[in-house]
This record gives sequence, C-alpha cells and structure tokens, in this order.
Amino acid sequence: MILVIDVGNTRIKAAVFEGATLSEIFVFSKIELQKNIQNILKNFEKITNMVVSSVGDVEKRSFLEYNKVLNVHFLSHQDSFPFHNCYATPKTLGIDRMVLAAGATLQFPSQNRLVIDAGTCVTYDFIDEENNYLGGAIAPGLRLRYQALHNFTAKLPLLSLESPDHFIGTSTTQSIHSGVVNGFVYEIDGFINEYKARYSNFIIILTGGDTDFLAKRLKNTIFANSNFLLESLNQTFQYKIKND
Ligand SMILES: Nc1ncnc2c1ncn2[C@@H]1O[C@H](COP(=O)(O)OP(=O)(O)O)[C@@H](O)[C@H]1O
Ligand SMILES: CC(C)(COP(=O)(O)O)[C@@H](O)C(=O)NCCC(=O)O
Ligand SMILES: [K+]
Repeated sequence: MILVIDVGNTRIKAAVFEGATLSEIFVFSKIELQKNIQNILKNFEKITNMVVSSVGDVEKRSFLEYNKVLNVHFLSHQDSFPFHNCYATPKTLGIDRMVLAAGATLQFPSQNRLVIDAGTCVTYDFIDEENNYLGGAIAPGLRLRYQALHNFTAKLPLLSLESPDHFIGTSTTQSIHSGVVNGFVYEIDGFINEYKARYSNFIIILTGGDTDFLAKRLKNTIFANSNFLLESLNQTFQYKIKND
C-alpha cells in the first residue's frame, strides 16, 4: 500500500492506495500533519511507501523522519516524468503542476490535455498530444480573491464563498459575490475557449478544492475529478518505479 500526500498552500490532502484503487482520503491542516500521518499508519499497517508532493511550507524532515519505518519519497524535479518539459524555467515549475501533467499524460494518451487546478491558486497546465508540457497560467483562486478584496481595501468585508443571486450585484455583498464568482467562471471559460481556438481534440480536467462548485457553473464540458492530483501522485510514483 502507498500513502500519497499533497501539501498545497491551503490544506494537506492524503490518500491510501492499494494498486490503482483509492482506499481512503484525508484532508487536514499543517498543524495536524503528524497526528494524521500517525493515525493513517496505525490504521493501514500494510503501507510500505510514502510519496510526497509539496508546494507548501512544511519542512521536508517532517516526512523524512518516517524513513525509519517505511520508504519515503519526496517528489522533485529530478524524478522521471512521462512528458517532455518545455517550460523555460523548469526548476521553478510547481511540483504539483508536474504531477498533474504526469497524471494527464498517463491517463489520457495521444491527445492534447488541459488541466485546471482550482485551489489556493488556479493553475492551467497544457500537455500536447506529443507529450510536450508547454506551460499554462497561474491566477488567484476563489478564496484568495475574497481575501484580497478585503485585505487590500478599507471598506470591503471578508465574505465566504456563495453563489451570486444575479449577474448585476445589487448590494456590496452581492457585488462582491458577482465579481468573484461570475468573474472566476468567465475567466476559466475564457481560457478554455482560447485553448479551443488553438487546439482541437483535447480533454479538460478540472480538479482542486473548488472543483464541485465550479463544475456546474462552467459552460464548457470538462472532466471533473477533485481527486485527480492524489490519483496522479500514485501514477507518477508507479511510473518512477518502472523507469528508474
Ligand atoms: N474546508 C475548506 N478549507 C479551505 N478551503 C476550502 C475548504 N473547502 C473548500 N475549499 C476551497 O478549496 C480551495 C482550496 O483548494 P485546495 O485544492 O485544498 O488548495 P491547495 O491545494 O492550494 O491547498 C479554496 O479556494 C476554497 O474555496
Ligand atoms: C502556483 C502554485 C502556487 C499553486 O499552488 P496551490 O494553489 O496548488 O497551492 C504552485 O504550483 C507553485 O508554487 N508553483 C511555482 C511556480 C510555477 O509553477 O511556475
Ligand atoms: K492549484
């Protein structure tokens, strides 16, 4: 069994896999990390490998200390990935984006793929049908937009995510919800339409903490899977074992 851990900038997501089958998912904050890992290892005694992808500020040694009891692998740019990386600054490319690109390449062979990860940030990653990773985009995520409006103005309240009543906001609250939610949806549909104008035959995968909220609001047809990064982590590790 493999324990995969995705350290994002908001939350940590972990999953236990038996082969390709996902047994259980865990979501927790940075301060609950040790407690959660210990519980998972206690409940799944057959875990032999821990695979970590981190873009957050958790110390590497928080994971490496488990090396005494199992094999810990901290994914890095030095690992083998199933695509050709065309990013101009490959060393600064987020390891989460590399894992998403690997998952898309392995799960959807011989086609163009666009992965949209709506987490703390929304990231776009494009891998063409010849398995070239071309890059994409980074923009503020949903919650970050609400926070930014509050943090960088004197008068705007901090709101939590809510569907706007209308396109035309009729109050401060409704104007913020319309600006954040409608703006975000238009932006994502706009990006997808630009990719469509340039490429045919491509699959769009939507993942991240805001997947379910967004999936029903987008005009474009997408393949929504909030576990795509965790599944891709498992696949990236299997690929690494085969290719090392
Ligand atoms: N319990 C929660 N705590 C924080 N964010 C949440 C929660 N549930 C849903 N979200 C949404 O998930 C997004 C963060 O997604 P996630 O994929 O966990 O981010 P990251 O991978 O960057 O840590 C936020 O924009 C927020 O709107
Ligand atoms: C863009 C990100 C901050 C997204 O992080 P997340 O929203 O998943 O927490 C992360 O992928 C990152 O730190 N990237 C480095 C810059 C780059 O990918 O070019
Ligand atoms: K993201």
